Amino acid sequence: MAIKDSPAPADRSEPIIVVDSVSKSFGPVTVLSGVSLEVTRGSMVAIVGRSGSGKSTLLRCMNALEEIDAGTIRVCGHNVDMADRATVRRLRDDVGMVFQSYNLFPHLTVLRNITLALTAVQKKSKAEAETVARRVLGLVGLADKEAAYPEQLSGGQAQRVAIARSLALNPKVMLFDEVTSALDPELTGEVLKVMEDLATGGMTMVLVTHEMGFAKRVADTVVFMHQGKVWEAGPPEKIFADPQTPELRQFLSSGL
Ligand SMILES: Nc1ncnc2c1ncn2[C@@H]1O[C@H](COP(=O)(O)OP(=O)(O)OP(=O)(O)O)[C@@H](O)[C@H]1O
Repeated sequence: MAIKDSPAPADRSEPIIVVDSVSKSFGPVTVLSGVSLEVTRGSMVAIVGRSGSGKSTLLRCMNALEEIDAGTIRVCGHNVDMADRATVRRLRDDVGMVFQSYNLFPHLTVLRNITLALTAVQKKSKAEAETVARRVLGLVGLADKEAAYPEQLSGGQAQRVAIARSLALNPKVMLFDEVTSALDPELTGEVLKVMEDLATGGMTMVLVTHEMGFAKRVADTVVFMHQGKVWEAGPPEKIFADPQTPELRQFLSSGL
């Protein structure tokens, strides 16, 4: 399957992520077992499933944060291989990842948290980096917080800064690992709104989430994982309205 690295002209039917027959164990515990899925350019894929079903591990494998034991993963044209440092560097340029914990530097302002990678890694000038940082802060609705320190932010604001920091590096794909799980319900909505705006803007996104309402409303494809396998996958209207397996039916009825 041919995967072009160039995003233009965008072909929404073209897979930008191809996971093929991936398996992974931690010691004697098999966590992923023959997982295959494709993510087309500009689409949002939501990975759902019970705790321990392998969702986060799969996402981490896509970003070379975990080694796979078998199968292949191609992301933005790169063969993901943790041992190949040059490829991992190129992968990091193309893929942004946001975690449940915001990982902001407490001693740096919001603006500086965002400009740091731009100046240190991308070698942009301070002025250039600040222009980019202000643009992405605007995108997440935090233009007025550039001088604040992380401790002065709510959890929702801190997570939006983390998303902005990732966006500043101009990724082709964004991976979100349970980014709202640590937030109070009233702060969850503002982060989901930012993610919805990104999806509407055409960003390719894969998210592990427990926010079923969001997955149902916004995702193009929902992947239900069970015991390390892709148990069912399809458009949300099919997954939520017409589950094919007792496992998915039970998961949906458990209120998760
Ligand atoms: N580094 C590790 N070492 C050993 N076992 C691990 C490691 N990371 C994950 N696991 C195990 O792999 C299994 C799958 O974990 P994973 O975090 O991928 O599940 P998940 O579906 O994302 O769950 P949750 O919704 O609770 O985050 C779990 O049994 C977990 O304990």
